Amino acid sequence: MSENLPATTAAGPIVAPPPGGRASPVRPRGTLRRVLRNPLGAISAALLLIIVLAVVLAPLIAPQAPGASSLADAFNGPSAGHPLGMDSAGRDILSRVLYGGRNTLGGALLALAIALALGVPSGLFAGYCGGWFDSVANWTVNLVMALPAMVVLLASRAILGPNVWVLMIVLGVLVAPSFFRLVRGIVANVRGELYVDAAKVSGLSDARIVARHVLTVVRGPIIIQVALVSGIAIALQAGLEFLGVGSGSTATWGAMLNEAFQNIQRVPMLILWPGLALGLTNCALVLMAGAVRDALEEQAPRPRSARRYPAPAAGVEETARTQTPRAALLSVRGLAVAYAQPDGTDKEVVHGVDLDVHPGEIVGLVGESGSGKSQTAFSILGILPQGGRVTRGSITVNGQEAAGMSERDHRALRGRTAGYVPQEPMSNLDPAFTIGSQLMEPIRHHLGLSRKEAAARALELLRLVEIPDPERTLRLYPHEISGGMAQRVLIAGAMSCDPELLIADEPTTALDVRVQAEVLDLLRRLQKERGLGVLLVTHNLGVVADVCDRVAVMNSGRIVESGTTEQVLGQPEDPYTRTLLAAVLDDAPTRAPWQNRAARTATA
Ligand SMILES: Nc1ncnc2c1ncn2[C@@H]1O[C@H](COP(=O)(O)OP(=O)(O)OP(=O)(O)O)[C@@H](O)[C@H]1O
Repeated sequence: MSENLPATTAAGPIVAPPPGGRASPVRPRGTLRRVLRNPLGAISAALLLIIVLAVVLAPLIAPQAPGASSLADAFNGPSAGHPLGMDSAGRDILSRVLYGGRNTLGGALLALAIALALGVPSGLFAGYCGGWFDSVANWTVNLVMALPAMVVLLASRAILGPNVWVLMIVLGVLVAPSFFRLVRGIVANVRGELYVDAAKVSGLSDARIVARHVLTVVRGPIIIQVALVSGIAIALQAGLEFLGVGSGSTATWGAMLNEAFQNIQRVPMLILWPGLALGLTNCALVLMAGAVRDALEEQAPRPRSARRYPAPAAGVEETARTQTPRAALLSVRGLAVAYAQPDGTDKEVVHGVDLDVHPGEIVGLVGESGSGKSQTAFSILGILPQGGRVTRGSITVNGQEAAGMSERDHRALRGRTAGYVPQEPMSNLDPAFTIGSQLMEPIRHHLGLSRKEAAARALELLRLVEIPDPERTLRLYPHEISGGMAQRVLIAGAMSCDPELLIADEPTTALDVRVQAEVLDLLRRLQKERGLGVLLVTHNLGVVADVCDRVAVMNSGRIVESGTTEQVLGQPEDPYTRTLLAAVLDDAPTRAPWQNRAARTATA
């Protein structure tokens, strides 16, 4: 098992490549650190810091109040008391630049706050939930974006008065759609990621999933957008003041530009100071946006999933709740699943499936692609894709009827009674969080443990799935571990609340042959030691022969044959099972019934 661990060098662990990526040493973490390591990022951050400090500390460093004037000193050049000289009304230019910065930057900040408050939550909600809110929000955003901003601002001034702060609020509303579109687009993409489904399957609520997995993805682009929109807001505000649309009496960089322009023939230097302040601030913001983008791009690529199972289960239309006593841990009777078609009809994809899993046994659900295995498993877990629903039948998990269960009850069932091990281990781990953090989240949620207790439990789980050096693994990110380890982590996650039933959907498909055998051994050991019932969804008869006690063969949405593995694989009765067996090209003997590694070595 240790063979599939990533190698370690003095420079740090050599990481398993992300899908489609290549191995690389662990990079220092922290977007801020990466921004500051970039010379442009460091320069722009320093510049912004100086500007912000200067305007915030204006009352301490400005020689006089921004409105204090002495007409006798009008147009005076620089002097010891007034380093930048005086303007046309005999006011100190340095004081006006510093105080003007407060109003200009404060106004931009107000516009930005309004835009963020309107655009980000609505974009999150529309992207994650879709539906009518998404349609209405998109329609509204298109409408706002179609409005000519300058005309709206001029009209607002005429209606609401020449107050620069009110104009900034209007500007915030006009800019909000840019945040909405950005966030909505990203969230709609992330919603389909397997690690988001995995979080759902682990029983986390939508609010927790958004706060944890979705916000972390959108925060980078939002930071970049904030830098760009700040620049635009500052420039627009200055433009309005320059045109004389602002309040006039308030010191702003735009108002200073206006005044300087009127006196450009007499003292051209007047235009330099507000122009420099505006230029430097905008330059720093643009450079900062570029540095943040570069820092984010430097991060490990986010693996994209091929399969998408986006939405939770729908209800039951007609559930035959036959109350026959059953000892099985999982008992499925007459299960039918259908998808709504655009023409209003239903397309049935699973037609009356019967299936039992008893405690302490592994049941293989086998069949070729499209035979309905995953639909059956998803129905049990209550995670059928959008449009799919259980139309008939009953699903009893540990005596509890799961068909027609509310989403809330299904979440509790998934978290505590039934664990789920997906295929594609890498895609089911969020690249933004450490392994420890991802294991601890559902544990804390379901078991109400403290952070410390959850960390101890996570450690125990990693030991349970035989991950060497579990303390170190807890601190690693998904791109720093191999596919085999990632699958062990997912099995650990599925075991976190000590479930009685484990549903494993093609858990070894994405792994190489040696790691496949190790993962199957692990499942077999957990089943033996814990008396787990396991439903193993697979298309691989070798896997069935290797670990399953019983097997059900599925074809075109129906179970065509079921029985003990020996029976079904040894004397298949159904022609479809015989075809499946005949199609197994690899005629190498399968391993003997499960033995632990030591026993196998001893018998070898
Ligand atoms: N979202 C959907 N809308 C309509 N039909 C669907 C949808 N998802 C699956 N189906 C149909 O359900 C049937 C069974 O699919 P299912 O995913 O259960 O197959 P499977 O046996 O698990 O195959 P695989 O191993 O390739 O996943 C297929 O005919 C498929 O076309």
